[in-house]
Amino acid sequence: MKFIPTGLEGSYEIDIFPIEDERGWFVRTFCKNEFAEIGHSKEWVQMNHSFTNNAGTIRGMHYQQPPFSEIKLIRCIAGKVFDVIVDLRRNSETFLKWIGIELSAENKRMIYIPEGFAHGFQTLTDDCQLIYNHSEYYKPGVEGGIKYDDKMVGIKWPLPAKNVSERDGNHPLLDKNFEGLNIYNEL
Ligand SMILES: Cc1cn([C@H]2C[C@H](O)[C@@H](COP(=O)(O)OP(=O)(O)O[C@H]3O[C@@H](C)C(=O)[C@@H](O)[C@H]3O)O2)c(=O)[nH]c1=O
Repeated sequence: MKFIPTGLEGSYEIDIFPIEDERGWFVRTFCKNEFAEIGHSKEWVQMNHSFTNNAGTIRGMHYQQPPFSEIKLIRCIAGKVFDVIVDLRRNSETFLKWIGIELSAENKRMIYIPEGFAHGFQTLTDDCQLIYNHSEYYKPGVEGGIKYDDKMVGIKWPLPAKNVSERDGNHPLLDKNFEGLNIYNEL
């Protein structure tokens, strides 16, 4: 496994290396010891799986409010997506900065998203499936969202936006009073 820092502190692209033989391949997708190298110590308490029909669809940008913030580890197992994270951590040097990476069944790349980030993606092909590991339980009442086209963030999506859910289309726009998420339990 190779952990590549994305430029937003604490987040990583992770490359995994399948071992091939005549039957196909085998690959490790998580190892407690290897993830300890990037400081990961939390337990995964939920795993989720999503399927998206059409290219261009955007899901996001989602997070859970502290103290229910979560770490996510995400992998694409069918199709190809443009995966985006936005740093919402108060006092972070990269506050409101975003990065996007391609995750696909072909490249097998994963993304590791620490607490305090919003996450979303746009499908680049039809029939995309993502697998998620979460370090926190799903709590509908503490969900937060930012709009995929929020100008204060300025995400450049590769395709015209399609099939945005009603909830995602109604996330409030950020304004200059948005202070970010207090992940570090400052006084
Ligand atoms: C996220 C989630 C949703 N649900 C339910 C709520 C709803 O009825 C249905 C679909 O939920 P959503 O519309 O929120 O699905 P979706 O928009 O795909 O939500 C996902 O988006 C991406 C970007 C993420 O980062 C994920 O963590 C998750 O928030 O599934 C759960 O039961 N458990 C969960 O963990």
